[in-house]
Amino acid sequence: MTTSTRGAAAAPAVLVLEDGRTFRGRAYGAVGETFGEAVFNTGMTGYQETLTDPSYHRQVVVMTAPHVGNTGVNDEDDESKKIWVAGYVVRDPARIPSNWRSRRTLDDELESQGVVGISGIDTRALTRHLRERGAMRVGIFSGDALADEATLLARVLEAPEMKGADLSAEVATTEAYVVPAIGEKKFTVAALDLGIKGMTPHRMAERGIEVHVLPGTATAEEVYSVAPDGVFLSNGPGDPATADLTVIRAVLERGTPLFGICFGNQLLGRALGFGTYKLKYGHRGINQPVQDRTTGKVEVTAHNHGFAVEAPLDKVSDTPYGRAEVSHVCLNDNVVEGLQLLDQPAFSVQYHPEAAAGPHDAAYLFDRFVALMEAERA
Ligand SMILES: NC(=O)CC[C@H](N)C(=O)O
Repeated sequence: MTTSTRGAAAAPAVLVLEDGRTFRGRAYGAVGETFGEAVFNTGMTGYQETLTDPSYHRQVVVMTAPHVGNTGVNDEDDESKKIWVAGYVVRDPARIPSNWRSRRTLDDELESQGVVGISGIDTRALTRHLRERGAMRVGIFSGDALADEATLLARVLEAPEMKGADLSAEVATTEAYVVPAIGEKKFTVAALDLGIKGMTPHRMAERGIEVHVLPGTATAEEVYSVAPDGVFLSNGPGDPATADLTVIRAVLERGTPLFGICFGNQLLGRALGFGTYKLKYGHRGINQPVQDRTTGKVEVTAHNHGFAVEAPLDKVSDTPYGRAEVSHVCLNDNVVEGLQLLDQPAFSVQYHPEAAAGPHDAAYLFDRFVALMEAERA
């Protein structure tokens, strides 16, 4: 059931973490109950893109920015067909949004899409708790879902964990579709949709690429049936350890130019024989410093990842597909942020060059992909 919730008059709501820590606030968005993994996002802007990023499926997102909803919701910035976050946690929602593109309030949008949220809680304390204890399961309850704390905690503990979750098929397209090149068509790319954001094919289309977005379950035969100059592996939710690597291995065998983002970076890493592991609380925001070790340049980048690749930073690794190295690293914590093969046209990054939302520092990576396809053709 969902009913309207408005500011201080809204129904009481409670957030219960799996370690028993509890926060009391007011319902925001839909009234009811929801469960997921509690994670925090440090972006000051870009909440519409965050909410509609399929990689957030099954996650309850805590915004560290205290005021959320100020620019409302518009008809242009969605990254997919709906809101994917399992729940939304904000401190102080905007009472009156103001922006020339705004069409609806965020509160109304969450409510109409049935997304249960909570406002009016100390999101700074919650974030510090998650930083100290790590990302964990959480429940948000309001309206008829309210009960005593022991009952609510027991419900949270029944919810599935993110580790071991295989979620791509729950968010990806089941039908192939084409995003046409903008201007002259120069290349064809087969993009495996594991939870792709809308801006990603757009960034390729802007560079003259016709993008065939295929279900993440597509076979190598289906990938090669579009005669691709390059193959792209998208971002996506869940634990990369659960993903099938057959198609990626087939692409690496053939030496077709390959580019991966986020989940795609993790899958390339696993196909090369590296491990992946769960970060304590992940990277989510639009202000993360990353160094491109191939040029020495530092870029400020958009992140949304809870897992990472385990690969040596200080040496070239031998893999079944030739030599590989860590091309990018996060300057906050030395987490692997990119991989590149030295004997093959394949590379990937753990962060988001499509920049939706976020700074555009990393746009050059799409040009690098184009350069690989050009070189292959020459
Ligand atoms: N944005 C993504 O592709 C996220 C990848 C993976 N689900 C993670 O949390 O690390």
